[in-house]
Amino acid sequence: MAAYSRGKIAKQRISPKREAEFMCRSGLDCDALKVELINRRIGYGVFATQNFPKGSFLVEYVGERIVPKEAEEREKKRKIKHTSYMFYFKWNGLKCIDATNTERKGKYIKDEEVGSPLNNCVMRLLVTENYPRLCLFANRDIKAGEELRYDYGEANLPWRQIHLMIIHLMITHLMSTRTVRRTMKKLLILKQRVKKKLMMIPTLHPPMEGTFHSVD
Ligand SMILES: C[S@@+](CC[C@H](N)C(=O)[O-])C[C@H]1O[C@@H](n2cnc3c(N)ncnc32)[C@H](O)[C@@H]1O
Repeated sequence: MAAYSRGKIAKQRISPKREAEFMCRSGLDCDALKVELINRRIGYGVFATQNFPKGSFLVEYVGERIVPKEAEEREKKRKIKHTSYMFYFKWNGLKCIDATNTERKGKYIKDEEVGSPLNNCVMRLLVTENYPRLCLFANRDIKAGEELRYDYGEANLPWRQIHLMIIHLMITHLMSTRTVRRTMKKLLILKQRVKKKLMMIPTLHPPMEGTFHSVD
């Protein structure tokens, strides 16, 4: 946003909270966020097309506000089993936002555990005029081209287990190749030592002709 100050245009940033309220009321998503297909298994993800400084409002998780019982019923009837767009939160009791039937960008943002370098935003509950909204804010500077990822807040998500398995396999593989490498190195040193020792032993020539003395 720009404001006139002493005849010059000075940049005046509104607070992320006010920006969030403004964007939520407008019913629009930020143009600088792009929904892109990652692959058929993972589905879509959301990418920044401009830099976002830490604290910036990014997007609202838009959907139908329903009670948990209704959410449970819908989950049972859900046709696509591997993906859920239900987001549970606490506000005057447990509530849920079901984003299944919307094409707004918030629902396409993927999960990433807090502590991972790929985790770059955080979901916050924003209550304006007694109306709860779920909003994502940058928890560090985000560069253009980065994928947005926040912690869904659940520990046993299947893709996290896959990551753990891959890390485990990589460590085991690294360890085994390192052990093999170390053994090879040791064998090489041993071979060189043996060779050196062999060199020190006088060469055993066959007795030369004419110099042979029989002991008999
Ligand atoms: C709220 S949706 C996110 C958007 C989803 N990718 C899509 O195209 O609809 C949650 C689903 O995305 C996938 N997902 C989210 N985070 C993921 C991650 N870190 N790795 C792999 N798949 C993930 C899972 O299938 C999950 O059920």
